[in-house]
Amino acid sequence: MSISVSGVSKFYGSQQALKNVSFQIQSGEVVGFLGPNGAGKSTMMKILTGYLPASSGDVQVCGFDVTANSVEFRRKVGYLPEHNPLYLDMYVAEYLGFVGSVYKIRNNKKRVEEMIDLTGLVPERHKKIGALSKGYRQRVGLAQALLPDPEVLILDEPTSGLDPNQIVGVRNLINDLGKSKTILLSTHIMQEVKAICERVIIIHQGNVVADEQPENLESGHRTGENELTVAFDRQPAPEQLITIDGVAGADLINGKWILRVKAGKEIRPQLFRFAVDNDFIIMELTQKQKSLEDVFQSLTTG
Ligand SMILES: Nc1ncnc2c1ncn2[C@@H]1O[C@H](COP(=O)(O)OP(=O)(O)OP(=O)(O)O)[C@@H](O)[C@H]1O
Repeated sequence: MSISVSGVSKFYGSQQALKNVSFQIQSGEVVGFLGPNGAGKSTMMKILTGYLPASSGDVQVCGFDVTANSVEFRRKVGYLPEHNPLYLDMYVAEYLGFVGSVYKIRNNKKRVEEMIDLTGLVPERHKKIGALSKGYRQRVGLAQALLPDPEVLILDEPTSGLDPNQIVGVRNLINDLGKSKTILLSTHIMQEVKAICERVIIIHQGNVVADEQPENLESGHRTGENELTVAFDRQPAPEQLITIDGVAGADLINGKWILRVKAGKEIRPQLFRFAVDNDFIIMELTQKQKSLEDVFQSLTTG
C-alpha cells in the first residue's frame, strides 16, 4: 500500500480543518481529491508530504511515518503545492539543478535534462522562471516534483489557472505518469477527475463524504435516486405513477413527468407494463443519470 491515513484530525488554533479522516491508496492508483474551497484538501496534502504535522492520527506513505521527514522519504514523494513556490530569479535548468542537488541526485544534470524534456519545458528552458507563463511555471513545479523519480505524487490543483491547451498538456502528462506512479491530485474540475482518476475521494468540512469510482458515484450507487423523464399521450394521475415499483416520487413539469427512481432500481419494464395495462402511449422516455457535478453538489452543500 502506498498511502495509509488513519483517524487524522488537524486543528488550526480552535478551528478543526480535518475531522478523523481515514483512507488508503494502493500502489499505482490515481485518485482525485475533491472538495469545495476550505474543505481541507491542501491541509491533508501538506500532512501527507510531511510539511505540516497532524494534530492526531497516523499517516504512512511508502512505508514511512511522514513525521520522520527524512531525505529518503522526500525522494519517494513528489509534491506540487497549490501555491508553487519557485525562485523567480533563477533559470529553469539552474533551478531544477539546485533542487536535484538538495535531493543529492546522481547524474543530476542528465536527470534535469530528462525532466525538462518530459514536462515540455524545452522551448522555455533558457528563460528565468519569473518570465514564464503560469502553465510553464506549473510544469517547472511538476519537473521539480518528479526529479527524484518518486513513487508517489501529491499534486495540489495541478491545472488551476491554466488555459485549455495547457490543461490538456498537463493532464496528458499526469495520465502518462499515472501508468507507473501512485498519484493523489486535488482539483475543482470534474472532467479532470473523469479523464484521469480511477477513484475519487470527496471531502467536505474536514470529513470524507465519498470514496468511490467516479462511474459508481454517477450511477447513483452511493447517493440515491436517479431521474427518468416520461411523456404520455394523456396525463395519468400521480397516484397511479407512484404505484409503479421503484418510483419514489413524480412531478409534472412542462407536460412531462419527472419520475424519481429509487437507487439501483430499473423501472422501465414496469413503466411499459403500466402504459399497456392502462392504455397509455409513451411518447418520450429519457433517463437522466446524476453527473459527477450533481453528486458533488449534493454531498457538499448544507
Ligand atoms: N495556516 C492556517 N491557519 C489557519 N487556518 C488555516 C490555515 N490553513 C488552512 N486553514 C483553514 O483550514 C480550512 C481548510 O483549508 P484548506 O486550505 O486545507 O482547504 P482546501 O480544501 O485546500 O481549500 P481550497 O479548495 O480553497 O484550496 C479552511 O477553513 C482554512 O481557512
